[in-house]
Amino acid sequence: MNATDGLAVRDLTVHYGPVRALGGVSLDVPPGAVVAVLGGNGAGKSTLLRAISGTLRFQRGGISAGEISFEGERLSGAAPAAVVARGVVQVPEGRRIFSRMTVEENLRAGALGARRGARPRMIPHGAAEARERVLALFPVLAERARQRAGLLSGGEQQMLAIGRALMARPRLLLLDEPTLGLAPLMAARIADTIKEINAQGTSVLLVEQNAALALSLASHAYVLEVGEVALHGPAAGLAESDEVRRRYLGIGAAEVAAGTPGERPALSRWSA
Ligand SMILES: Nc1ncnc2c1ncn2[C@@H]1O[C@H](COP(=O)(O)OP(=O)(O)OP(=O)(O)O)[C@@H](O)[C@H]1O
Repeated sequence: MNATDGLAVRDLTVHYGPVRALGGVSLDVPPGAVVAVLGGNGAGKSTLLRAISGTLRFQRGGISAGEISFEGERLSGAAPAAVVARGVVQVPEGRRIFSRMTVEENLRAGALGARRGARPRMIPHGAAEARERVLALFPVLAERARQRAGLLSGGEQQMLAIGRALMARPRLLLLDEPTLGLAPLMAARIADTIKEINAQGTSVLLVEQNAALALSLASHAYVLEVGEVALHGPAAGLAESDEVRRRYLGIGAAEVAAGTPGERPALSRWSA
């Protein structure tokens, strides 16, 4: 991938004090792509997103080696507001909305960090347009505009969290477990929305425990294990991989053994 394109993470190592959470992770999100990051608890998925969004410092973590760049400019070391201004916005795990504020106020808060100090060519449209786009994606947010956000259902709160991030008009959206704790129908609605957001031109880096859903949305995926990339490749190929089927798609070893391998797209095992 050309260094000026999309997001490039190179040999990223992150520590929380003495704890190494990521070791030598490299990953690309090409412009316009949906890329998924899979992995079990503690694999380092949230840490990766925090490193990109500049929010590691809030967890007493830091980048000890490696580089992150977006559209050819260095992101690593930038403050969270500067990362948002560059067009990279994270929806944190646990949909941290402002529960005492109204839906409308939450959305307005999302627009505050948009492209502050950015070059004029980086302002594709204004906040009003962003708001219209969000309300078209999530009509329920228009219906509940004056309601306190804390009164929304879990799925609606996730919609608000994504909507608030979109108010900053990102070119890359970082999503941390957007379907966690949601009923299957709501998870499917969130998945459809992610597709729609991507179709409108925003790239997505998606961290998901729901591997089946993530692989259905993504073109490429990375599997993190104990802070390292264990496997990566086209999502269709990973969905066919015995290891991923057994460990992340809940398909038993016997079924995997009984399956016919067929033609599989190339996968790369990360070699250190
Ligand atoms: N604030 C922190 N301080 C110290 N260690 C941390 C902190 N946050 C995460 N870690 C450690 O870093 C490693 C990676 O954690 P991380 O939360 O990134 O994993 P994850 O893949 O997102 O897991 P989960 O799905 O459980 O959220 C784990 O060993 C975890 O215990």
